[in-house]
Amino acid sequence: MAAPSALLVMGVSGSGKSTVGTLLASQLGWKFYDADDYHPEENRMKMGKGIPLNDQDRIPWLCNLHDILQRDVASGQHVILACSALKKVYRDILIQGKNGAPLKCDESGKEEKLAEVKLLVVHLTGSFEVISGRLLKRKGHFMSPELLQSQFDTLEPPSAPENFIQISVDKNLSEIIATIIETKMK
Ligand SMILES: Nc1ncnc2c1ncn2[C@@H]1O[C@H](COP(=O)(O)OP(=O)(O)O)[C@@H](O)[C@H]1O
Ligand SMILES: O=C(O)[C@H](O)[C@@H](O)[C@H](O)[C@H](O)COP(=O)(O)O
Repeated sequence: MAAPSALLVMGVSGSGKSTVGTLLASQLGWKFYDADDYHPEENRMKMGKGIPLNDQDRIPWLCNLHDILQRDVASGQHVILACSALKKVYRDILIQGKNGAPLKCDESGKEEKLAEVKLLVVHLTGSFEVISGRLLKRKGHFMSPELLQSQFDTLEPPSAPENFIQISVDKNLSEIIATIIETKMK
C-alpha cells in the first residue's frame, strides 16, 4: 500500500489519542483534528451526564469528520485525526462516507462520488485499569470516567482487511510516536 496521507488515532476515552495525535502532528508537520472538538453540544451534554452516545448521535458527527478529512486530503493536505472510532462501521464512515459507501454524507440527496481517504488506523490499546487510572487524573474534560466501561463494551478493535497497527498505551509517548512514524514510512 502507498504511504498514507491520513492517520486515524483511535481508542477508548483516555487511551491517549489527543496526546499522541498532537505530538505526531507537530513532529510530522501534518494538520491535526481532535474529533472531540466537533461534537455537537447535545453530544457533549449527554456524555457529561454520564450517558453513552449511540449510533444516531455519532453518525452525523462522523460524517462531518469524513467531509473534513476528504476535503483536506483532496487538496493534498496530510492529516491526523484523533477520534474514538470505536466500531468498524464508524471507521468505514470516516474513510468512505455514510453507509461505508463512497458517497457524500450530506442530506442534499446528491450522491457525489468521493475518493477513498488513504488512511492508516493506529489503535491505542490498554487495560481498563491503566486507562481508568489516567482518566481519573485528567482534569477539565467533559467526558465522565464512568463512561469508560461502555467504551470498552462498544469497542470493535480493527482487524484485517483494515490498514491498522495496534500500540500498547503502556509504552511511553516517544516509543509510541516512533512506532507510528516507522510504520508510516514502510
Ligand atoms: N503513553 C502514555 N503514557 C502515559 N500517560 C499517557 C500516555 N498517553 C496519554 N497519557 C495521559 O493519559 C491521559 C489521557 O490522554 P488523552 O490524550 O487525553 O486521551 P484520549 O484523547 O484518548 O481521551 C492524559 O492525561 C495523558 O497525558
Ligand atoms: O464516540 C464516543 O463515544 C465519543 O467520541 C467519546 O469517545 C468521546 O468523544 C471521547 O471519548 C471523549 O473524549 P476523550 O476520548 O478525549 O476522552
